[in-house]
Amino acid sequence: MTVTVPATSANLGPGYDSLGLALDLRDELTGEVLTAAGTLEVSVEGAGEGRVPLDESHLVVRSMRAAFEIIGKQPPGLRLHCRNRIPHARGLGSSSAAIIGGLVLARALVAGGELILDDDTLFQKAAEIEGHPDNVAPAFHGGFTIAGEDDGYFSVRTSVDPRISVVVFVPATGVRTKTARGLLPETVPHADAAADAARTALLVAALNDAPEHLHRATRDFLHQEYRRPAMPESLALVDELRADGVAAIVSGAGPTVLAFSNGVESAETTKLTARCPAGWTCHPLSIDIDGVRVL
Ligand SMILES: Nc1ncnc2c1ncn2[C@@H]1O[C@H](COP(=O)(O)OP(=O)(O)OP(=O)(O)O)[C@@H](O)[C@H]1O
Ligand SMILES: N[C@@H](CCO)C(=O)O
Repeated sequence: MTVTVPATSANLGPGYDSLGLALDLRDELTGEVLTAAGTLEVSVEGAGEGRVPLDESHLVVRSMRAAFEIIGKQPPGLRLHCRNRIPHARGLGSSSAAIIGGLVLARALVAGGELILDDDTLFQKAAEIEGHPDNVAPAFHGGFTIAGEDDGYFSVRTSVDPRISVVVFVPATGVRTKTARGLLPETVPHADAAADAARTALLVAALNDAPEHLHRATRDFLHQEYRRPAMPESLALVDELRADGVAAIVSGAGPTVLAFSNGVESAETTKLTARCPAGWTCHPLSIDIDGVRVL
C-alpha cells in the first residue's frame, strides 16, 4: 500500500497550537507486509536520508506499530520505503506527516482496519504521539483546520479562500520543535493574550474568504518573539516582509518563514521568491485540500 501525506504549517501567526494549513508538498510512504517473522526493512530517500534511524525507532514505524496495536494485529514482518519531500525540523510538519502517514498506512495494510481504528481514534492517537494537534489535523483532513485539546483532542476543518497560496522560505539548517517550545514562557501578559485572541479570530475570517485582512490577522503575540534567539534570520525576514505589507509569519515552530500570496504563478509570488535569502530554498505552494491519501 502507498499513502501520500502533505506538509503543514501550524500557528499561522497568532493561532498557537491551534490553526493549521495543509500545503501541496507531499511525502510518499509505501508499506508491505512480509511473511518472514521479525523482519523490518526500512529505506528512506530524500529528506532525512542518512540521518533518521532505520529501525523500530523510526517515527513512521513507531506510528505504524501504534496503529497495529490498536487494531490488535502486528504483521509478521514489515517493509517500508519513504520518499520524503518535506524538510525535517523546519516547521513544515514533517513529524506530523510521518505520524499520520504511518497510522493511515498501517490501517490500510490490515483488511477491515478502519472498522477498529476509525478516523477519530486515529486522530486522537496522532495528536497524542505528536503532543499537540495543530499539524496532525491538516495533515489528516487537508485544507485549513482549527484544533485544540479538551476532553481529548478536537479538530474542525473550515474553508480556505481559493485565491490564497503561500511562499515558504526554508533555511539551510533546522531548529527542533522541542528546542523552540523550550523558549516559551510559562505565562504571558493578559493584554497579549487578549490581542492574540482578536487576531486569531480575524485570521479565521481572513482565511475563509477575506484575504485582504491577512496582514493584520497574522500578527502574533504568543510565541514568535520569544523564539527570536533560536532563529534571528527568520524573524529578521518576517520583520522585513511585514514592513513591506506582506502577511509573513514563522511557520510552525520555525525556522521556515511563510508568506501569504495570491496564486503560485502570480506576479506577487514571483516578487516574493526573489526575496529568498542566499543559501535558503524557496517554494511557492498551493493549499492542499485532500489531506492524507491512500493510493
Ligand atoms: N518522515 C520522517 N521519518 C522519520 N522521522 C521523521 C520524519 N519526519 C520527521 N521525523 C523526525 O522528527 C524530527 C523533526 O520533527 P520536529 O517536530 O522537530 O520538526 P517538524 O515536524 O519538521 O516541524 P514543525 O513541527 O515545527 O512543523 C526529525 O528530526 C526526525 O527525527
Ligand atoms: N504549535 C507548534 C507547532 C510545531 O509543531 C509550536 O509552535 O510549537
